[in-house]
Amino acid sequence: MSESETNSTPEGVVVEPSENSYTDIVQFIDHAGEIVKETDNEKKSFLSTISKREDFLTKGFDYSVISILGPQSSGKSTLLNLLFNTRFAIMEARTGRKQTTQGVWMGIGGESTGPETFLILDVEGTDGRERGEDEKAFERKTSLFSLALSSVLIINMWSHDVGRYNAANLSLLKTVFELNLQLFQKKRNHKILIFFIIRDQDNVTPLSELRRVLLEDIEKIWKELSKPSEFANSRETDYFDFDFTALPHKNYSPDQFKTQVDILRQRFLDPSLNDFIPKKKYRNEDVPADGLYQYSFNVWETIKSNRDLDLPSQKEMLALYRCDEFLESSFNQFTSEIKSTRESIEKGRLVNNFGDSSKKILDDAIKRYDEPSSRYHPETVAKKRQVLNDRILTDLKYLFDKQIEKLYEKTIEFYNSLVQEAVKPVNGGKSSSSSLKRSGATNQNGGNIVIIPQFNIWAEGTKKKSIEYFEQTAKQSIVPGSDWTFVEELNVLDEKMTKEISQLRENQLEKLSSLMKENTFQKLNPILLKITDQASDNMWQKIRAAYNDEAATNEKEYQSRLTNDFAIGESECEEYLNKFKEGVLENLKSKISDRAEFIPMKMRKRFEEHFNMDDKKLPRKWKKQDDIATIFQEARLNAEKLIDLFSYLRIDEQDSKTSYFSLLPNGEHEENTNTNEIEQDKVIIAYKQCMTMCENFRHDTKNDYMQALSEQARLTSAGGIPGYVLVLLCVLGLNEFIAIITNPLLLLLVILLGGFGFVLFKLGLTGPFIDYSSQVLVHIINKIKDIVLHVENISHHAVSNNNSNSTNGNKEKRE
Ligand SMILES: Nc1nc2c(ncn2[C@@H]2O[C@H](COP(=O)(O)OP(=O)(O)OP(=O)(O)O)[C@@H](O)[C@H]2O)c(=O)[nH]1
Repeated sequence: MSESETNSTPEGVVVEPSENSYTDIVQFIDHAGEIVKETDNEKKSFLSTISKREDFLTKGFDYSVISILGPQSSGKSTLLNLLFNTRFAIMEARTGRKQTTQGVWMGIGGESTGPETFLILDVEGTDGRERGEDEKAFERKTSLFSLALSSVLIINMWSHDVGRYNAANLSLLKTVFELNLQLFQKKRNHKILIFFIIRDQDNVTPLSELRRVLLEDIEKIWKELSKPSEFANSRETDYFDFDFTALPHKNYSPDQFKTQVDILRQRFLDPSLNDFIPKKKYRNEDVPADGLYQYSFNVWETIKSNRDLDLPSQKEMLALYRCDEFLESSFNQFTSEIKSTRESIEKGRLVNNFGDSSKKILDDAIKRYDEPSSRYHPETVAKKRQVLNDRILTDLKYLFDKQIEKLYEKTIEFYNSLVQEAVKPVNGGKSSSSSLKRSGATNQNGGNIVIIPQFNIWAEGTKKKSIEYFEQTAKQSIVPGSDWTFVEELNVLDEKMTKEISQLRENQLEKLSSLMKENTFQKLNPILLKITDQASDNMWQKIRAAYNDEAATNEKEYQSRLTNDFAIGESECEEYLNKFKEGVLENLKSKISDRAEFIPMKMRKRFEEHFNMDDKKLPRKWKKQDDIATIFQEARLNAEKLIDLFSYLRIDEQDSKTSYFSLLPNGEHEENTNTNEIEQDKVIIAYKQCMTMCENFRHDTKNDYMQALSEQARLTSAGGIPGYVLVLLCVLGLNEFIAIITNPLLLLLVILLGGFGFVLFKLGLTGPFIDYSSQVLVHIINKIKDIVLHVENISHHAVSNNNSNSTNGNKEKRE
């Protein structure tokens, strides 16, 4: 555009706009008929120019498209520049009359043309020498293009061409009429003003005369036009208004020229004038300013490719195109507005009032779309609005689904927190409320058990609270007006909560049962310990009394909590109680079983009490007349009673006399297998174990018996020696006595032995020494006995072998 910017000053031009009031002009269609594209620094496109003109784009329908057609170098650009402050290129007169405007140029008025907004089309002049053969075809195309876009079509002509029917101008007019019929066959919604500007008017022919002649020619051209049958009777005035003006010679009468141009300009700019030219009625009311570029583009592309130009569908296409643009732009804005919400939701956070905030964003997006699209084809606008609405709602629905998903998780978390709050022991294992205190207890593992009081009421309230939390937030997440629902998720949640609560209830009931069992044994344990320690014959009677007392108290408490806290019905409660009783008995059995581990020790103790102590509970000294065997057997059987005592659970009254490890008259034991008396699940120590215990005990006590016997034997032998035996000993031993005192060696040995005996006597160790010596002696004797027996056995065996060998030898000989 450098040529337009360096607008050469034509001779005699007297009206020159100030530098900063010029409007942008740009080539839209180039000489080759192509729409001009932006090239770096070289060329600007109409698109980029118009995109910057916000003042024009926001005009809606409030603008006029004015085109100028006419012969080449007939001062068209000059006139447009003067009228609209444009800078269309003007031919340099000195270089000769050659084509300056090539293709179609556009200039946007608006800043310097007062309240009126214009889009000016400076069209390549007709009859140019430069184009040659293609002239007509190109002229038809540019004319059709101007006709499709314009509200005012200026036909610039020399005054001397008026009345020359075959002059170029009138053939141009014919072309325009023909194209008009072709173009507006389908729909015609407004007239176009054809404005004749007659240049170089002389002082002789008045405008009225020029006008008359031109109107005659127009009528004639219209009549001669071959029209489709439906337009046969139509008149040119059905489609066009005609107006005329004349300008004096620019060079010969510059002042008058300037005056007339000024007047003419006012007629373009001042809507209050009666002869105001670009009246609203001529405007193209279907193409808003912001869609003009696309419309021009589509129209020219259609014309260029010699396709039929169907303006209504062009306008529909334009609407589609533009609405798509508005839709995209609005959707993009929506995307950035929803970005932070999207990020929050995708990071797993819940967004408060998602529904309302989204609705506002949606409404804003629709509003953003509605505002510019409202000037376009209504059906297309509505269709695209629906598309935008659906697209946004689809996007929001995705976020809504995510939000509900998260809400579901949060509700479960919320529920869990309520459970934690209810079961959380505070202050070292005590519950937060006084009512809970009675439910808190420390179990054996050191953990705390909290039984939720009034469980049924609590569970109902907790579920309600959780569901309400979900419902409330979910409702706030629905975009008003949408058909979104969360019923399915709510049902799943409801099911899940019911299951969770049922599990928790089971868990709580188990805990309650354990707690009650622990309570029972907390008091029962020390009593049991004492009773089993005593292990008296009436042990089970005492256990039964203590057990019944404690169990009954706790059973009662358990029953009351089952019915009050868990709303358990009578029959179910019975089941729980039976299970509880079974559990307690099992526990009791296991405790007795634990105590049974000490039976061997107890048996030993009891045996010793009977066998090693006398009636005064003093260590027994065996006497000659004591029946050790009987005492030993009694003591043993008395101790063995303990095995039977601990081997069978005798909590039921009916079992009080039952014996499991039964004693036979011969002092042996057998298992009681009478099924009428014995229930296997009441057996605490299995028979085999009882037997092992008994055998071990008997083995252990064997030595006691032997020792008792040997002690008795020793005491018997240590009894008084008769006097005559002593006299006899002195008489018979006198010789030996003399032999000893006369033999110093023997005397020394006697003195040593005597000293040793004296020391033992003085230390009181004579008894133990004798015991020990006698034991050693007995042991040595036993050993000798064994060896002798063994030798006897061997010799006997050898003899019998020899006999058998000789027998066999004899047999063989006989054979
Ligand atoms: N005789 C006469 N010459 C004029 C008038 N107005 C402008 N000119 C001159 O005519 C020549 C061509 O002017 P342009 O404005 O370039 O004419 P155009 O019709 O735009 O030319 P193209 O764009 O090439 O078709 C220039 O030298 C102008 O000074 C006029 O009213 N009368």
